[in-house]
Amino acid sequence: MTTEIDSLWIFALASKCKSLTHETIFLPILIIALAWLAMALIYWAHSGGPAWGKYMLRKATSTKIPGPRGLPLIGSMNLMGSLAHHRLAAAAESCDAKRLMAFSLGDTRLILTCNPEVAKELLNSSVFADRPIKESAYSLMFNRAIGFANYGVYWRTLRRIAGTHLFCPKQIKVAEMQRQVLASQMVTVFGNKQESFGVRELIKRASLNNMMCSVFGRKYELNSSSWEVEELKELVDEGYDLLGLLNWTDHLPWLANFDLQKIRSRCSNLVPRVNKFVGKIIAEHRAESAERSPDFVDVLLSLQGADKLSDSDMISVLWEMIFRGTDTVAVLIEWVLARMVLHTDIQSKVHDELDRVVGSRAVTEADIAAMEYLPAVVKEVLRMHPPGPLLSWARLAITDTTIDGYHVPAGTTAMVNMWAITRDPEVWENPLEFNPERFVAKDEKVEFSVLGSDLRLAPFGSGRRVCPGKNLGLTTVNCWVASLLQEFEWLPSDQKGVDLSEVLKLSCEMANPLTVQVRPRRMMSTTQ
Ligand code: HEM
Repeated sequence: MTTEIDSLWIFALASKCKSLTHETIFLPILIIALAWLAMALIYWAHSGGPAWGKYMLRKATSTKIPGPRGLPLIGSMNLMGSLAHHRLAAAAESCDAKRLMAFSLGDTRLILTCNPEVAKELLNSSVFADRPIKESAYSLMFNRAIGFANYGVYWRTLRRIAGTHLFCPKQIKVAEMQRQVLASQMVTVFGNKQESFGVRELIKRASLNNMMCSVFGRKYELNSSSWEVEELKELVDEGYDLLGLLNWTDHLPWLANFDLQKIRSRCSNLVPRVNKFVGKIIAEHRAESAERSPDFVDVLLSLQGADKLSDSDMISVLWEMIFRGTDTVAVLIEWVLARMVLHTDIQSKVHDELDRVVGSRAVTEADIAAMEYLPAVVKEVLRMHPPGPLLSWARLAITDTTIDGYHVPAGTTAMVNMWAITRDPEVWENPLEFNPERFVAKDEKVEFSVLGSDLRLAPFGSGRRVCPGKNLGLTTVNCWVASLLQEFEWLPSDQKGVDLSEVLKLSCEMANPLTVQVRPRRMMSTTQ
């Protein structure tokens, strides 16, 4: 504001001054422009690009984390986008910076690691317990939900509440029946298909219905349509799209007055719809007096004292749960089924295990605890196709710190390229081979945990901000995959084979949705 007024004032004064000619006006402008360009080039010349150069020169420090310079002003914006995890891995390789790479996105300073030891140091450090907040996340109210809330009392309270009432083993067990019902509805719908069909829509819908039941207490049939499900699906899809976009104004503040990508206006259209939808559900819960088993809305409404949430905070938290729990699970199941269609020998081994452990009845979650090959298949899919290859949402350094021997200043954004780690031949033997056997524990060895203790494969992140829904997510995926494989043999569609190309939105999905055919393995009448 001050700068704008200052410059207007200078021009007003200049226009009054008769001694000023074109030359005397434009010469200073040219000098200022050249000086600005020279500074931009000096910043850009620093390893890691312009944001790192600006910081280093201003602070007169000389840490040089290796990394690409990118382009003046915008830095390495070209590395982001639909295959950012591939491009960032290639950049780290070419700069010999797999342990730690510095790069810039406009004015944003970032570090990235493709190394499990450095990833552990970074994710488990209390310094990286914050998240950089995007404009779209603010606009969509996520700054008041767990994922983007600042590290502090409010965030801790939300995690405790969600941990106790949604994600604890007892609550996950309580929701088993609802998962079984949805699994059997999926089986019925898939079983009625005569020709090749796409799996994505139905799995997404099942996942949405599952979250709607746990969070809102709403139960819907998979094969019947309801305006509530349709509306929520639209809201979630639009939110996913908006949060998954690289918003240039997050990194180039001089673009802030423009809304070139229309992200701001789309957020402004979405938020009232979310408020109306979730607000209505909260109001209905308040008005209800009937006895029924409590859902997560009831839990939030029952909070008292310091834990009590305002209505708008409740909306943010509930909206986030639906949002987070829906796509990740569906994306992972689609990848599992794609791998099953592609590797018929591995699919047969899963069928053999199901025949041995379960026999001819429907699968229960207790059966999964007795299986080792099916969970190994899911782990191998998480290794080759982590739904969040860059661990979805980055971390932010709260204070200055040291990572892998380098000084990292406060305010630096940190990313872990889990996709690169899980494909690194120095970390995994034959990493490009799909081989679930690597996760079958041999000779009394402890089972490999994917829940965040071993950074060679931590698809749910690690440390303070590790995914709180990891057990729920994994239980749902194992349960549904087991049921779908128990009931069907999964075959390629007539028209097209399986294409493993990826596209990174908020999660990393199959770029070409999977289409398949199924052949029932047992009589449909015995599914219940
Ligand atoms: C296959 C399923 C899932 C995958 C792969 C996954 C992955 C992730 C990852 C990578 C993170 C970031 C962790 C970090 O920064 O270290 C995360 C955070 C989060 N996830 Fe998940 N997730 C899954 C399922 C779920 C489910 C079912 C829910 C809830 C219903 C959920 C809720 C959250 C929340 C609230 C956060 C933010 C945590 C925080 O910032 O404190 N996730 N998830």
